[in-house]
Amino acid sequence: MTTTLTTSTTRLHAAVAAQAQDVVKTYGRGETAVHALDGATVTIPAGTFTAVMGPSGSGKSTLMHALAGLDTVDAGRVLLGDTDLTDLDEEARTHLRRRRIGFVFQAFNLVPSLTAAENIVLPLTLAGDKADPLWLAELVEMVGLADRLTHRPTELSGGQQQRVAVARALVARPDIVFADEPTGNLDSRAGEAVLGFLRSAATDLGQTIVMVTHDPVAAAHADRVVFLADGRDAGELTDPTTASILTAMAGLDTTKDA
Ligand SMILES: Nc1ncnc2c1ncn2[C@@H]1O[C@H](COP(=O)(O)OP(=O)(O)OP(=O)(O)O)[C@@H](O)[C@H]1O
Repeated sequence: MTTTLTTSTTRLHAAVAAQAQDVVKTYGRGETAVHALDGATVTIPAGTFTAVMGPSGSGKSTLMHALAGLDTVDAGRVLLGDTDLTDLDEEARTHLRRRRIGFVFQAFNLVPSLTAAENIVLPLTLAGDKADPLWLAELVEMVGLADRLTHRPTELSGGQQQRVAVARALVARPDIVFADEPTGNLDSRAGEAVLGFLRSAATDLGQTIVMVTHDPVAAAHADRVVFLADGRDAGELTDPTTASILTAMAGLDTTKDA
């Protein structure tokens, strides 16, 4: 499977990092059934920073959970590289998440009893691996945490905690990093810093990043914005700006469940 995405630097991306193909996910049954995903098809090219946006309830979190192997789907296919996640059982998906996926959550989700340094290397520790010292030093430098490594999460600001979470998401060089509203709990300055790290992880390190956000200012840091409406893909923007995102959002059909 190949795709071509033209960005501002006219880079060509041949590889697909992840893909949802006609994915359906329904919660509940009968009259109370909610079609969280209703035939969503979304492609994430490798090495790009993609934002996923859409109205509340449009299926953003459900799509992210499906792409990350956190949840199963009812129909359609979900691919991580060449791996079809719909073929995998729970144990295999857990293994794949540990090895190939990094996460950044709105609520940071650091382990309170561990230092910043221990939190950063946790994905490797859980997988029974050791950090490459040069890579670790580069990451710590990138997120500006060199003088905070022995601190525990309660001794760090929200922005610092999220920088720890970004370093943790990148440490195992995953195939893809999923960030779920990563700036939702941060003031704008700390949020800008986190977005800058995600941006440079894609630009400088070739890391594939997928970020779910409600914030057009945050999404404007991405190479591309994919829009969802009513559980389906509803267009995309390349080289987005805050203004172009707001215009696109205003045009989304949100009437289905109204
Ligand atoms: N576990 C669940 N059980 C029942 N319904 C669910 C469940 N998870 C999500 N839904 C429903 O599925 C639909 C899509 O939810 P989802 O969280 O994916 O949307 P979203 O776009 O991420 O929303 P938001 O922007 O508000 O976070 C919503 O109508 C939601 O209420």
